[in-house]
Amino acid sequence: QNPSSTSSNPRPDTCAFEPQAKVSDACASYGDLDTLNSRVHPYVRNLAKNTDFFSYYRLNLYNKNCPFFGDDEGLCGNIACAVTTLEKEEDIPDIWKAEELSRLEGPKAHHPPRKQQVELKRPLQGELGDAVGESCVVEYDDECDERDYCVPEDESASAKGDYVSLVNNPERFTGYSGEGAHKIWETIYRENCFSKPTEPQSVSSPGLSPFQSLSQNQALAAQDFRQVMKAHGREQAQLSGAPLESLDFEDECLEKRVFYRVISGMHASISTHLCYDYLNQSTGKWGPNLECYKERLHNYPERISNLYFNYAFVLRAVGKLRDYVQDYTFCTGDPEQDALTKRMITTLADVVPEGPKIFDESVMFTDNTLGGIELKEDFRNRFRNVSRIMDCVGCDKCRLWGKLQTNGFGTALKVLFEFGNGHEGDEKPLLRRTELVALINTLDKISSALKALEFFRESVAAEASGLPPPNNKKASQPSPNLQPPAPIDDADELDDFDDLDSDAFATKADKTPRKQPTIAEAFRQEISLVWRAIKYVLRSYAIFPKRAGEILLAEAWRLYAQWIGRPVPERTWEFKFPSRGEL
Ligand SMILES: Cc1cc2nc3c(=O)[nH]c(=O)nc-3n(C[C@H](O)[C@H](O)[C@H](O)COP(=O)(O)OP(=O)(O)OC[C@H]3O[C@@H](n4cnc5c(N)ncnc54)[C@H](O)[C@@H]3O)c2cc1C
Repeated sequence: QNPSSTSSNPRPDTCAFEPQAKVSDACASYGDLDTLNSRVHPYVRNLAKNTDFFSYYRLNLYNKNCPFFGDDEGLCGNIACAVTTLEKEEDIPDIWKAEELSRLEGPKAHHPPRKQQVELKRPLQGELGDAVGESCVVEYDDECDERDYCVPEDESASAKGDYVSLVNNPERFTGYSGEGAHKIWETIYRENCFSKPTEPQSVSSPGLSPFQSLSQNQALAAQDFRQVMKAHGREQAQLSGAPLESLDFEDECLEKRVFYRVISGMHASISTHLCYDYLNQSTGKWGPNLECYKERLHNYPERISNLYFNYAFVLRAVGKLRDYVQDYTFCTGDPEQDALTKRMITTLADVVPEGPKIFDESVMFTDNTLGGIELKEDFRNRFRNVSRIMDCVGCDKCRLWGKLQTNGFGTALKVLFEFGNGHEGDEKPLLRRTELVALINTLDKISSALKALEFFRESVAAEASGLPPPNNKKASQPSPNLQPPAPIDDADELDDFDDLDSDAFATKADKTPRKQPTIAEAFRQEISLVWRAIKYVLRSYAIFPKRAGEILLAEAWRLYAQWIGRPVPERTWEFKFPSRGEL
């Protein structure tokens, strides 16, 4: 019996807003995770926003073919769907430049020979049976490591790819919707059609959409994809005479539930971001849209629960990376920045409770009656298919974040299931740079989504009691300005650990008694601060002409937009004095 599927685990849709309730299939309560997120959020924001390593991503955004639909499937022509890629070599940080990449040995994973991949393929197809529908058929990719959960982004200099600043292309409302977007979500959820060999036909009739086959009323009544798929499956089963029990999604094993939760949680995170950073088309202003939140999330506690589940899941993976990153070369070419990035990610990993306190991956893929190893293989291949489906998304911005987050979840799965804890392989797989970047940015997205949900919940409560809405904590939104990486000062780090009130979440850093610095240490710290301040000022002088030009251009463009009556773009710069930590 799987410990995570015992009756102590509540149904996913119970008490999503009750702090004490435990998040189903995870090991922590909503309240614990919110507390933890209050501490994690600034760290992960800092990493994602302020370091070159984590704020740029290289991916093949335009050149991959969609293996599932035609090219004309729901393309998005809105300006908000566009992605600004870095075209000029000088805009690309040194660390990501092609010449640097070609010089790097890089933490590239070993690829299994073709023969081994073919052998891996056979038992899996046998298990699924011939009647499995199109989207359930697993494809293999020559580029994949056998332990990858995702089709990897090849960052080598020879590969096709675009450099993107993640800070300058935030995930927000784009207007991408309708049939095209629905079809993608539907195809993604179909990857969840794990089924026993005797009943593969139940939910997999090729070409038939669950939405199409349901009456409009049924489709409206169905609250999320699990119910749509279930209702669809029931109709299909009635036609084909298959037993209805074979379609029971409630009794599915932990692993299948986890697959569904990851997808649904990612969907919920995307919905939260687009509602939080929504374009009011009549005023041209960006900001939270409470109605959007109510329609997509507030009345669907299971979706919110899945988002919390994803948080526990990804955070656990980041915590497990603590030792791994100690030997990782961040390759910035600048040893100071290298050490800083490593220190920042170590600090973040330190905040994560050790052991299975928030998520226990060791209970997965262990039940031999369900074919633990085959199930894991099946799980992995279905996840790879999800990453391929992302190439079909018709909006560039949505595709960018969809691909990045799938890669992030794929990396979390790889870390959780291939890095020990009862799932020990011969050696730990290496992580590509793009995988690490995707993992941290995915955590950043979920962490920010939880913060946005807090804001929305307060807004709903304020509305119900006739109070004014709470302040919009837009501070957590990335600023498009690139600032020098903000180091976390040792003293500041420890200050942030102070407000922890749950013993269960005491971490190594919490338990470390604070040492008073000696006079010599305090003197050295001050000298170092003065030196960093001087460097900061000199750097500011050096970049001033370029920055001033950019500001003038941006302001001229805003004036022009106002003059011709178009929505005025948001201001992309701000005056700011650096804090001690940012020096
Ligand atoms: C990969 C991807 C990335 C996207 N990124 C963006 C973006 O960055 N910005 C943007 O504005 N739009 C984005 N979109 C579009 C957006 O997700 C919606 O599809 C669009 O806004 C239309 O929303 P909708 O209300 O019709 O329902 P959709 O969100 O399209 O959902 C379709 C159906 O899925 C079910 N459902 C919804 N949420 C969940 C859930 N959490 N769990 C289970 N079932 C659920 C419901 O039955 C719903 O009717 C993206 C779409 C995709 C496929």
